[in-house]
Amino acid sequence: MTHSIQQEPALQPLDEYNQSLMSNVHPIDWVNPSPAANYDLVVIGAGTAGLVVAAGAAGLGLGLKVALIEKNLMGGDCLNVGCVPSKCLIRSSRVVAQMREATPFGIQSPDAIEIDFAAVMQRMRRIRAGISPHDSAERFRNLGIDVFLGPAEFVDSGAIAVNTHLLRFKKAVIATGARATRPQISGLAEAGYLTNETVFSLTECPPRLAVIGGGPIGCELAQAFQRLGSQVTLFHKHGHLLDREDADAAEIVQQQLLQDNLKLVLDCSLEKVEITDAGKVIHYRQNDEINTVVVDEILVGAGRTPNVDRLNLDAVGVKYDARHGVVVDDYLQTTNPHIYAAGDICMNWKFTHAADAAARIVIKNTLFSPFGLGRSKLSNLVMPWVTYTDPEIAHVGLYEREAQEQGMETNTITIPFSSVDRALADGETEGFVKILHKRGSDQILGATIVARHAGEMISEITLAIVTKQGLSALSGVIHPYPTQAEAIKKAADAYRRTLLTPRTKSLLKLLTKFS
Ligand SMILES: Cc1cc2nc3c(=O)[nH]c(=O)nc-3n(C[C@H](O)[C@H](O)[C@H](O)COP(=O)(O)OP(=O)(O)OC[C@H]3O[C@@H](n4cnc5c(N)ncnc54)[C@H](O)[C@@H]3O)c2cc1C
Ligand SMILES: NC(=O)c1ccc[n+]([C@@H]2O[C@H](COP(=O)([O-])OP(=O)(O)OC[C@H]3O[C@@H](n4cnc5c(N)ncnc54)[C@H](O)[C@@H]3O)[C@@H](O)[C@H]2O)c1
Repeated sequence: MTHSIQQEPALQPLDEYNQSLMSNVHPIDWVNPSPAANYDLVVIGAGTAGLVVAAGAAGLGLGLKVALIEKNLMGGDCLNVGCVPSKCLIRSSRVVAQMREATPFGIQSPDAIEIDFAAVMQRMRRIRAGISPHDSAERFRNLGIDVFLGPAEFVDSGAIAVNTHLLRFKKAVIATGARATRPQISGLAEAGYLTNETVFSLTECPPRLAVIGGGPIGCELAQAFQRLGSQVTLFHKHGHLLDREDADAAEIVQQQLLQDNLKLVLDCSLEKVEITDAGKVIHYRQNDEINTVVVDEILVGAGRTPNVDRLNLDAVGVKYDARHGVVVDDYLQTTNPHIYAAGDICMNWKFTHAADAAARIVIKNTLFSPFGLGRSKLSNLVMPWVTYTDPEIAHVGLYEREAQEQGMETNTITIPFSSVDRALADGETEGFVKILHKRGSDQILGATIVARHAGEMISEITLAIVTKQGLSALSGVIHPYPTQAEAIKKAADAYRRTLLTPRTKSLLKLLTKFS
């Protein structure tokens, strides 16, 4: 049966790059296979979580029968409307910022920087299309997976319907992800707004852009659009942006956004939106006063809503909650023992690498844990994450406040980049490496790095935590000079210096006498 792409919005514009993307992730002439009599595993949703589960299970060469069902675009949010397009825009916006900041480096900034927004977006579309064969329907078919394009719903505890097909399964995995939460603001729907599903289809830069939400989506995209030519007003409910992050780290990013000339409206509530000849008028309350801002477009980045609807979960006894998604235990098993879940649909960690890691747990727990033996747990994962503002904030492990809440005795070592030679040479001294360790021990509990490429540095600390190496081990690792990652070694050396008690100092002094 040929399946039509009309059921879900296609990405715009339908130029050669988006056509190439669509031909990979939702081919218009795709013919769904005839279902097997029974599948070992049926996976609903072909975002990161679903793709990794399906490829992992089928790729083992054990002859397992695996089906993968996707109603919209294979690759899900990450490839199509999330990580990949946002990071492409961020890269272009960093070029603009570097050109504007060239003068202190002895290079005259041009008087006017011409930004070809259409070309920026075309570059993004080209790169996204170039990555898409990896997630394509064709590639997954060639891996031996039965790929079905169409919306899936459970029929009973052993069968899933997709279009006119019925797929019988031994185990099923729900990996249907999440979508942008629609804020309840009077007049917003009528005025129209962008979400991550539509913002990457723009071909013209909105001169005035309001961004609702100061989390990772809001901050990353607000800064990118500001630098690419929009006058951005960023509205956030709370008193500080990125309020789940380390407060010192978030403050640096907040100051940078102000330096980028972005307008911040904090501690506010949005009252209503009206359309006038001048544009979309946002009425907001702050400090008990009502004010207005007029914009051309509104981008919503105010959290995610899990895709639990139209799956018929009640019929199969899978508990869920419209806000937090499918309920799973530490093994990612739902309340129906034959059905598991992975990724944004069920996890607080809404990251591509988290979906990937969860998918690996699901493969093990669904296929290789007879009688529940040897199952892997979500709570054993050490999860880093990065917010790709400029500078970036990278984090792993506990925050100071979490350690305090757990009653732990801790110390924090902070190395500012202003004391790191390479950061001075790079003119990137704003930021720090902060490492939280157990008091009286070198055990690392958590770390936050703020730097232009913090995301490239955090894995060293993640590795240390995963392999249970402490600060002493990091202190013994030779870091090439000059690199910004030397800040990590400096932090480890700072810990080692705390071990120098007056007694050990006198012992060392004695040793020098006989050397
Ligand atoms: C703007 C933005 C930027 C981001 N940047 C980053 C980043 O830099 N780094 C990072 O780690 N994370 C980032 N994320 C988060 C990341 O994209 C998600 O965590 C990740 O995509 C989750 O993968 P998933 O497989 O759980 O869900 P999804 O990618 O959402 O995939 C779920 C799939 O299921 C399909 N589906 C839903 N219902 C059905 C149904 N009934 N039948 C069949 N198919 C169905 C959907 O169409 C979708 O393709 C970003 C997200 C956004 C929105
Ligand atoms: N770099 C990355 O890894 C990356 C990038 C983007 C998104 N993501 C993932 O996507 C998820 C969703 O991101 P997000 O930024 O949409 O959600 P979020 O929940 O992290 O942040 C949204 C913020 O918007 C605020 N908000 C909500 N309604 C508002 C309103 N009406 N007015 C003003 N402020 C309002 C909320 O208080 C919240 O702090 C994140 O949890 C993250 O894991 C990751």
